[in-house]
Amino acid sequence: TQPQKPKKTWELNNFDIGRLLGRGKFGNVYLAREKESQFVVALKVLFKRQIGESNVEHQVRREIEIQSHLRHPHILRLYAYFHDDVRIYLILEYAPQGTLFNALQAQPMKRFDERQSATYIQALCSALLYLHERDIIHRDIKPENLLLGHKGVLKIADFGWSVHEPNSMRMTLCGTVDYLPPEMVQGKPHTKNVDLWSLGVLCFELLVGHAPFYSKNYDETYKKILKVDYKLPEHISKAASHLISKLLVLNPQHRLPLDQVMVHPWILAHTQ
Ligand SMILES: CC(=O)NC[C@@H]1CCN(c2c(Cl)cnc3[nH]c(-c4cn(C)nc4C)nc23)C1
Repeated sequence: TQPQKPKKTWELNNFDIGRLLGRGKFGNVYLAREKESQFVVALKVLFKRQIGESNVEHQVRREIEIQSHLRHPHILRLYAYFHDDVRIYLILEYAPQGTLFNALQAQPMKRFDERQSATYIQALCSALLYLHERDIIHRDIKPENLLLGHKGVLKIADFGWSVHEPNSMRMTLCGTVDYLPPEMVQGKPHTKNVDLWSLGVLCFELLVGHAPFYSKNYDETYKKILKVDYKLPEHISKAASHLISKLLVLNPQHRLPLDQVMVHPWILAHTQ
């Protein structure tokens, strides 16, 4: 790769701050524009005190370190960061079409057709392959953490702790439990195969409009997850059902590997 340009240091008054994009436990995300270049970004503001109180400093440092080196069309860029006495500022790529969660809600039937769903799953799969090659796992993939960039291109947006947009209702104290794989529900150590499970949950939700193990409370959801108890509606194609059934597998080792998901007949049939 070409030698990195000397790092410019940034500060808050390099930016015009725009509307609030999302609100989170550690801080908020604002639309912002760099004054000289007029370049539009998303500025994520984290409060040092909240980070200190929850002693996640090391996690913040690690996540920033990882995120700033990632370069992939389906992973949201972290361009740079800076801090003052009170806050840490992350200069992030701005995704103009918002979250996949909102896009799903905006669908007339609250779900996508097979072509659109397969396009999102393929994009996510290629991003996960890139992350797994670098031993980065558990990107917490769920619609709230996936953004849509220019031309609706999917981007994994989270790096460790999700930010709740003003209107994503599905947040519980630790975020929705719908996407947790059995091994995490049981508090076992998780491997990169947790992402395969979440990919299956997401595939189901995009096609159906709700998560496979969704129920009225945590305990019900946990029970269904541990029993892999889900039902696919009639309108789902056999190929999609097959892929979902190869990802929502109790034993993490038996889930379909990402390189095989990429060439699954359902993916190939619905993406050019
Ligand atoms: C977990 C998570 O990252 N959720 C979304 C966070 C809040 C706004 N964040 C954005 C980030 Cl980090 C980057 N780009 C964004 N674009 C938007 C957005 C655009 N529209 C039209 N509506 C919204 C909302 N939001 C962002 C991230």
